Amino acid sequence: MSLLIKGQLRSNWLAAETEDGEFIRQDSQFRHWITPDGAPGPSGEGGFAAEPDRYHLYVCLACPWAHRTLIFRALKGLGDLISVSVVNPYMLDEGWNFHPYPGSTPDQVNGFEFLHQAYTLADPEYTGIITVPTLWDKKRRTIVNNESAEIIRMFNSAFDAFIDRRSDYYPKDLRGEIDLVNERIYENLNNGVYRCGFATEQTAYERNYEKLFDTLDWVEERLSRQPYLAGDQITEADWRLFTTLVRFDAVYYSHFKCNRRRLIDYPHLWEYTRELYQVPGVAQTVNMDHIKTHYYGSHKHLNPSGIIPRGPDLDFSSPTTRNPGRRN
Ligand SMILES: N[C@@H](CCC(=O)N[C@@H](CS)C(=O)NCC(=O)O)C(=O)O
Repeated sequence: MSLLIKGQLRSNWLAAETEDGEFIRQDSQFRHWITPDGAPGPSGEGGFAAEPDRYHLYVCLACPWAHRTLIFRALKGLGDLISVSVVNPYMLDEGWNFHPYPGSTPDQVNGFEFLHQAYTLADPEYTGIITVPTLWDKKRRTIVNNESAEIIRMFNSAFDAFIDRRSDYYPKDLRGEIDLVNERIYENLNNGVYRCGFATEQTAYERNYEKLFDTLDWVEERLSRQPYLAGDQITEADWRLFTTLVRFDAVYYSHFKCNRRRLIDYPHLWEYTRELYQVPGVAQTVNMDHIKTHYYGSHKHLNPSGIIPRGPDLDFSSPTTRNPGRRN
């Protein structure tokens, strides 16, 4: 693991900062927004107008946060407008890197060997961890934003002038409901799995484990009454949950000890996950090899041998009684 302190790399830093055995996730620091005309967004500076071929995404295919941005890029048809580099799934001493690995790419934009080089180019005094996703501006040669929740909002609407697919995953009339659902799911599921897996005290692990499975029960019940988290249409809340669910049985259940039940034991959640997986463009964003290799191979404090389990056999493309992408 690595982190930068005033632009200097410290590579022996152990994963998680904890307090009372609780994993504490650091806030993302680059918070500018791409907007249709370059006007400032809700945070950061202006000057980042939506333009074809100006922006570049650095992602890891294993990372659930980066995965959200790839899904939005696919759903909104932004593939020709926003280029992508895929890091090597092993995050070891110098952090994310572009060393060759099947399904990874070099850094086609800056030619960097390590992602931390993008952070120090953007801010030579940067202090913090180096995370994916990172949204890069090729024109100003700086980082626009490294917070996935904000990047998907930009992708949802900022480029609409250039594309045909005007689908809106954060519609005005559902924003209140989406925000409420997101908050609970972020806390107890998206980040909740990490809070179980990176807990360093038994009580912290158990507290987060209970919250996690209470929340899965709550979602299961909700999906028995309505097709999607915010009602009748797929919204960003569903995509934010999907990237956690698709990793659940292969990684979180065993590696992070989230093992009361598997995803496939929840009838509605399992159908729902497969329906989302089968929405056109989404399956191509899921890479189980990168997912398993990253978690089991990079977290040496949790899995010192680095052995990557072969199973489980999961078939996200098996038919579902739900209708893939029926709405939105
Ligand atoms: N809040 C960030 C979190 C991103 C994040 O934590 N990404 C992980 C990979 S799953 C990472 O890059 N971690 C690097 C590290 O912990 O050193 C977001 O949602 O964009």
